[in-house]
Amino acid sequence: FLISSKRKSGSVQTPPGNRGWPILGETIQLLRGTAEDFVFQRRKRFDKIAMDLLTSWQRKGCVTVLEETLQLTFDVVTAFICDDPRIFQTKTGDFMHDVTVASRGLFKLPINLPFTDYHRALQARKRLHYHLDRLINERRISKITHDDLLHKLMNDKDLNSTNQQIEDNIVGLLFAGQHTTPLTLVWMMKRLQENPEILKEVVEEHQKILREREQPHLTWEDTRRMPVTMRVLQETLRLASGGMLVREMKHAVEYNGYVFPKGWTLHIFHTAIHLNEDYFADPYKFDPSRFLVPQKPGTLIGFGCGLRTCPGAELAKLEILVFFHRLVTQYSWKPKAPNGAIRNWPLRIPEDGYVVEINRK
Ligand code: HEM
Repeated sequence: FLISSKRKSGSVQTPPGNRGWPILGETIQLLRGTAEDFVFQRRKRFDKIAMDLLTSWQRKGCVTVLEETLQLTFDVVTAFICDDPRIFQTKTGDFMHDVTVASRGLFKLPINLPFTDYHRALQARKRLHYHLDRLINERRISKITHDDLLHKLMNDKDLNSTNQQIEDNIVGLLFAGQHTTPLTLVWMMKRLQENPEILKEVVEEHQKILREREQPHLTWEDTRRMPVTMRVLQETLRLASGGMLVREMKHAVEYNGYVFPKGWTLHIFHTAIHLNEDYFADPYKFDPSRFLVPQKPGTLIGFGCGLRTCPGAELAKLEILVFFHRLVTQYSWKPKAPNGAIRNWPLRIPEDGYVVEINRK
């Protein structure tokens, strides 16, 4: 399950044009569990973003979930980065598009010629930096205190970060959170639609929370009472994530008779572990109830594992739970092409981006 190649570590995961990678510890810490309060203070904003999006779906009647949820994720991550997300709406409205173009370059050969996607990615990256640089400089002049990640990155005396480092961190977050959450949302909606019994359980879980809630917005406690939805998320990540983890060998290691030399890069494929029947019985079956029993550590690696586990996992889970609460309590959906083709590269996704008809219940 491991493929080894002699390639410089980091070249695979680093977005084109990055100058201050890796992500600063402060960013990671804020994203991780220790920053739970900080993340959750924004829940009302997340809730409103989800509700507004779903209202717009209802108006449209038919939507491509992948495209639409890109905007959701962008809005949530920018709400976390900056307390005034309007700053990410540039005059030309193309900040999000530039993030998409920049991240597309990740899967391309690094040939910097004008007609290549890699070149377009570098250009998009320059525009993102220009915009962020202006924003940071404006903040440095105004000296107003903000309750957001950008303020913390700019004002931490120990970090003493340069504009460049802050910008790379922000682009890194926008990039890391951009496709991962929408893909998971698409697969969750698809799997639930294909498994009406499980969908029914999810709906009942959320209706109970809705009945017992005293105020309009979800609370932190509410989101802790969604175990069925959490298991659906785990099972979706197990079956859907076609990605891989990348690690550099710090020492030579012998495994199963193979020697992996020091300095080589390991690519650890999710599917090789997630679909291994030694870990998951009947591995191709969508069965969230398997997570009623704790699984062997290190066998569900949709969010990675070890020291480099995804620091955005809690934020992503929160966003997904909030979105599903609003979706299943108020709407139903029907795919246009339930048996449509699935694309496998660079990420596993329904070819049409999952086009659905959406109706108010
Ligand atoms: C369902 C959504 C998501 C999934 C499935 C996901 C998955 C992953 C995976 C597999 C890794 C590599 C971990 C490893 O090598 O062990 C990773 C890294 C990372 N993720 Fe996520 N992610 C998601 C959402 C997010 C969000 C919303 C953010 C931030 C806004 C984020 C930020 C990051 C960052 C910064 C890293 C790099 C960490 C490092 O290099 O130490 N992710 N993610």
